[in-house]
Amino acid sequence: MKPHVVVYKKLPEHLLQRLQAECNVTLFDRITQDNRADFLAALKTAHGMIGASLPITNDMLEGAPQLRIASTISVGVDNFDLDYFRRRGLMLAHTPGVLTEATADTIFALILSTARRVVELAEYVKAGRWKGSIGEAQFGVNVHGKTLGLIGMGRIGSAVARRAHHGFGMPILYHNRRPDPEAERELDARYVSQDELLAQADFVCVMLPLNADTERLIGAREFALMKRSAIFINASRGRIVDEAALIEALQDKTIYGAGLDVFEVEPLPAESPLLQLPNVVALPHIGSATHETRLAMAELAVSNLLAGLRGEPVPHLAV
Ligand SMILES: NC(=O)C1=CN([C@@H]2O[C@H](COP(=O)(O)OP(=O)(O)OC[C@H]3O[C@@H](n4cnc5c(N)ncnc54)[C@H](OP(=O)(O)O)[C@@H]3O)[C@@H](O)[C@H]2O)C=CC1
Ligand SMILES: O=CC(=O)O
Repeated sequence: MKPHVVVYKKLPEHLLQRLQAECNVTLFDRITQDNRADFLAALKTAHGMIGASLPITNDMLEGAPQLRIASTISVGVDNFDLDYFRRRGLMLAHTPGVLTEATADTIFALILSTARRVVELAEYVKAGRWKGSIGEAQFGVNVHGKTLGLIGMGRIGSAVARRAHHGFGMPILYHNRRPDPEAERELDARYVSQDELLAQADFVCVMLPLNADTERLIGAREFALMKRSAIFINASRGRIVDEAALIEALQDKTIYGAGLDVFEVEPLPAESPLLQLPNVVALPHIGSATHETRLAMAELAVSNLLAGLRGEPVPHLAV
């Protein structure tokens, strides 16, 4: 008998066909209040599930007694309780690597656009406010030659560091739980404590997974340690930062600016003070959002799922 798979995010047609060739598929383009009960009902007989952008609670999974594998179309696995997966002996697959370069591009776009005020000044032109030659009121700050501090020098952090080192002549400081000798050789990166990084970097970029150790890692104390000229970049997860403390640091000019792809609550509520601050560039969680990369992620997630259901080695297991 074919295994039953629940798809909870729209997949390209050819990938759906790949799944349907081996599985009975229940398809949801996305989960809303209107179809949530149908989604939970489908999980009751599911052997596999594939999707993204939806917190999958243990309660939901308790209602899926036959489940063997969940395949998320993301590298981050913070929508799942990993301990629960381990306890139940379930597999959790994810999509590292294929999104590294696109996400590093997005982070570099945040670095450049925040430092050079690209979004704010493009709006100034569109609003017809460019009436004469620009002056200091429109100046930004240099990116080339400035020090980049990476908290989280993993796949994506290293790809950002490569752009900074080879393309922009930026000295690199980094902090992980363990030093990374290869990054030090390849990028002349220097391993420092988190506090030293916060105090010395011109750009502080957080590229960590969200988990119990990293939740609210960056708060008022950490912003106070940064230079007043520092630009803070976060494209990992919003909950790694105390957002109220970030807003205060930006309003009080404790730091110069912030480039953000992720937020405590997404979509970012329209009343967020972040939207009122000219020194903030806010993006709608687009780190990996290119046609090519999203396709590669979906292909990898389908391969992970099918391997798990066939009992073959799964290319990328988080648990
Ligand atoms: N905005 C977006 O669209 C995207 C966001 N992301 C987010 O980015 C995250 C990182 O992805 P990726 O680079 O592939 O992951 P990696 O696992 O390759 O990198 C994570 C790095 O963080 C370090 N790290 C982990 N825990 C800690 C800690 N407590 N303190 C200090 N360093 C720590 C790890 O090093 P060590 O183990 O030595 O500590 C590792 O170098 C994802 O988990 C996801 O949440 C990813 C893609 C797109
Ligand atoms: O946020 C995106 C991811 O892949 O994780």
